Amino acid sequence: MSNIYTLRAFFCGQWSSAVRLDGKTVIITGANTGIGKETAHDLAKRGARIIIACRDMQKAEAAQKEIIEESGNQNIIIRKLDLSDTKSIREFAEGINKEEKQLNVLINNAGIMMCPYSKTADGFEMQFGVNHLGHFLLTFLLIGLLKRSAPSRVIILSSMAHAWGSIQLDDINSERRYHSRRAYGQSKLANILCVRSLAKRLKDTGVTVYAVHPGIVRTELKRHMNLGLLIMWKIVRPFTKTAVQGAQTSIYCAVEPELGTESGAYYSNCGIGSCTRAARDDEMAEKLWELSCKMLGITWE
Ligand SMILES: NC(=O)C1=CN([C@@H]2O[C@H](COP(=O)(O)OP(=O)(O)OC[C@H]3O[C@@H](n4cnc5c(N)ncnc54)[C@H](OP(=O)(O)O)[C@@H]3O)[C@@H](O)[C@H]2O)C=CC1
Ligand SMILES: CC1=C(/C=C/C(C)=C/C=C/C(C)=C/C=O)C(C)(C)CCC1
Repeated sequence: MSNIYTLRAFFCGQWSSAVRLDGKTVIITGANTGIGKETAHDLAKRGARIIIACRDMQKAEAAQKEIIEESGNQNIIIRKLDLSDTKSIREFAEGINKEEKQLNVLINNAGIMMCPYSKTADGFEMQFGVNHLGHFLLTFLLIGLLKRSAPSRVIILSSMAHAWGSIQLDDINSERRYHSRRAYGQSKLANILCVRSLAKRLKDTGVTVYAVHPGIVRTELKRHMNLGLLIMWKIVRPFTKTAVQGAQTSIYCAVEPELGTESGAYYSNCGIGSCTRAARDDEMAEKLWELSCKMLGITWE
């Protein structure tokens, strides 16, 4: 079944729109490279104030310089954010809440795939910790600002790889058994379930939420891929997307006016995408929400 979703992901969509974002503020996590950098680049050309949230300030500076030079937009800010450490997430959000008057688009883009087993500073399995829990906490800490800036949007990068895993409520940190591809799948499934729960909670607030599969994209993400998948990657490489193509669905969800009233769905190729049944399981979405709050020690009804 999961291969059907994999194959769908190869059909490439292109999107173009002249929508401007002058006077709007956008935060993009992991925007120093890959899909995030191309998303930042495009939104910068539309006039937005862009906050690049990265763990490596040297890489962030290089991306900032490149985006300013190529877009002509001077309003490109860099801020330190390490999603594998809740202290860093809290410090980042505190700075944003203090300095920024508004936040119109939050793009939870940063991600890590199929790394060897490791844990975040707070003891969470790395892929679940960074890809889901880190962004969950970040969104929680910025939700007040997003609501005050409504209409505003939250975009969460998921993947067709959500079909590779399931939510292991009794071993969420893969302590008993770790399989790097399944753990990545679990984190990306968590991203879609989180979008569904978040959309419900944000109903009538003017904050809308979108899950995105960007396509199979030639970026640094594959750095930890095992040999088997790397061979597959070589075979399918001619059909993969460039980072610019991979950024299109994130850009579409950030700016398309028609999406302003839609919330909670999964997008790919600049339109509604197909996700697995597990990704539409609202009962599991609620259980995951509760568990995420408990793990992070937060109360978010
Ligand atoms: N490429 C693909 O085929 C697909 C990608 N996606 C998703 O798209 C998103 C972007 O991926 P892509 O551009 O391909 O990947 P890249 O590896 O090129 O970029 C990932 C970004 O995330 C950052 N990052 C990783 N860990 C952390 C952390 N602990 N704190 C802060 N930032 C972190 C990286 O920082 P640094 O440079 O410092 O490592 C980098 O900026 C991810 O969420 C990924 O899961 C989904 C489907 C397919
Ligand atoms: C084409 C194809 C495959 C290759 C898939 C690849 C290479 C996926 C990469 C996904 C990424 C990078 C997801 C990120 O979130 C399979 C499943 C082996 C078998 C079915 C046909």
